[in-house]
Amino acid sequence: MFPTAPTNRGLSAKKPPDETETTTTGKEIVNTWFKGLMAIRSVGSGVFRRGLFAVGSICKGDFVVEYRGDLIDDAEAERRRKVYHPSCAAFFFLFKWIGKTWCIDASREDGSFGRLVNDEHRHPNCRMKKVEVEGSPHLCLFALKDIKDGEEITYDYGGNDCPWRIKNITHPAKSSHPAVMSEKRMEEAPSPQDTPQQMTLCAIDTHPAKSSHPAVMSEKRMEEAPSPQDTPQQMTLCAIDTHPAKSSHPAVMSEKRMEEAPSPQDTPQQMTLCAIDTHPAKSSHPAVMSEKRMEEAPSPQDTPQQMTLCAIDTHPAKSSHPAVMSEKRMEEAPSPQDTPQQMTLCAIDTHPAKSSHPAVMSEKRMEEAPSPQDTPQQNHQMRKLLQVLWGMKTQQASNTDAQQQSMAHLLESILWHIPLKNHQQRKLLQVLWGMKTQQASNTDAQQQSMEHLLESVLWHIPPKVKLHRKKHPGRQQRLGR
Ligand SMILES: C[S@@+](CC[C@H](N)C(=O)[O-])C[C@H]1O[C@@H](n2cnc3c(N)ncnc32)[C@H](O)[C@@H]1O
Repeated sequence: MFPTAPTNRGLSAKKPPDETETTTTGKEIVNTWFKGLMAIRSVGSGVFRRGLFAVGSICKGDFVVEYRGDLIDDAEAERRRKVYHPSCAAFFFLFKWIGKTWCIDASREDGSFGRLVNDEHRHPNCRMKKVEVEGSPHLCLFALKDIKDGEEITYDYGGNDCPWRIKNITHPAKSSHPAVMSEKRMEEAPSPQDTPQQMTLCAIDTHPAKSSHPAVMSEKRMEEAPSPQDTPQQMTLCAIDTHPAKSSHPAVMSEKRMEEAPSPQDTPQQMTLCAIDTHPAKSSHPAVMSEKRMEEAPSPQDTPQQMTLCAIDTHPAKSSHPAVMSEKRMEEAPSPQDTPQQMTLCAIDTHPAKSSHPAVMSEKRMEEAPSPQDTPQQNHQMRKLLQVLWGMKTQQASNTDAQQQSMAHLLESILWHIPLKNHQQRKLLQVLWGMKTQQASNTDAQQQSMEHLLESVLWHIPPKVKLHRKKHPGRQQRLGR
């Protein structure tokens, strides 16, 4: 279960565990996301503006956060690199393990924190370590020094090709460089400054894995996944299903909002299909979702269709090769220990505002992040885009992995645009998205509940019309109506 307090912050270096203990401790590490101890804050502009910050102090040698993602072999990493937008490579972490190159692909917006940690090669305060748990490697950040409350968590990505380093840029905000991504690499040798405990953890890295067959790892993860009878998603849905009556919030789009929503002739699906069908050749560039688009919020001129088209066109499925660890399986399987859904459920169920329980992203921490200064037009687009994405997601069986990936990125940018005071809607959207991913196992009633909830999320994205009308109070008169 989830830790309720920051008491198990980690692995103090005071008592180096023996090998058996290390395995147990390692399991603890990956079971724990340390809710309440990390805050996502803005360090600049653009998609890569986020950074991870300590909430409370962290001691040297402590475990800080896991870099979570899909564990894939180098062949699969190569395949994904070809079909992903270049910016996704920012989330690839390559490392050696049992004589082979592996990769944690954290490009999916799964709500985890490790993927948001920025690079600092001169004075990093953390260091990445491999920790083997039940035959699988996990990448975990450990504090290299005492870290103060409010300090940004950083580590050295490795390599020398990070553009921000070359330009002596320290933060995404200051970077004029496009989102050219340098992937992270980790050498196998422990560094001299490692604590005894860290050395122990590193020593584990060098032990041969219990299984050298990649597929076994995949099987293992799948076996550990919650049983179909009791998935976190179902629990989430259950919790949500039972509450609509208690909510004073109108779960049905009002007339006014319906006006803004795509018309019947223009459903999300139709819009999506239209975009796909009619404009496939608009972009000659393979990366239609250009760096500019990735870095900037969608401009008021961009239609949802255009944005969707961008996402879709950029990533034709080029490979039918079945990956050693199938992307689909890896991506869809909820992590056995603590899925985003579970964490989100926790956050929603406990009503962060009223609870002393440190929810994953507590209200306080969400509010700490700066608000995106969206225009009403942008918000309007976000709403439309969300509807489009939802429609695409409904048809996910026919989506390629790369399209799913693009959709996840777009979802992220939508989440960013939901006003921060509506943090519960943001969380809810993340939950819904996770549930939608597993829609094959959802019942009709569950699907319907999800649709209603989506509407309630849309409700919380400020409409364009309201503000627009304020700006043009005399429009009707001018038109002589
Ligand atoms: C794994 S992501 C880190 C989280 C990222 N900041 C975000 O908001 O998603 C890596 C990307 O963050 C940005 N980044 C990381 N460290 C940086 C630094 N020191 N200066 C500028 N940009 C950095 C780069 O765009 C990089 O490709």
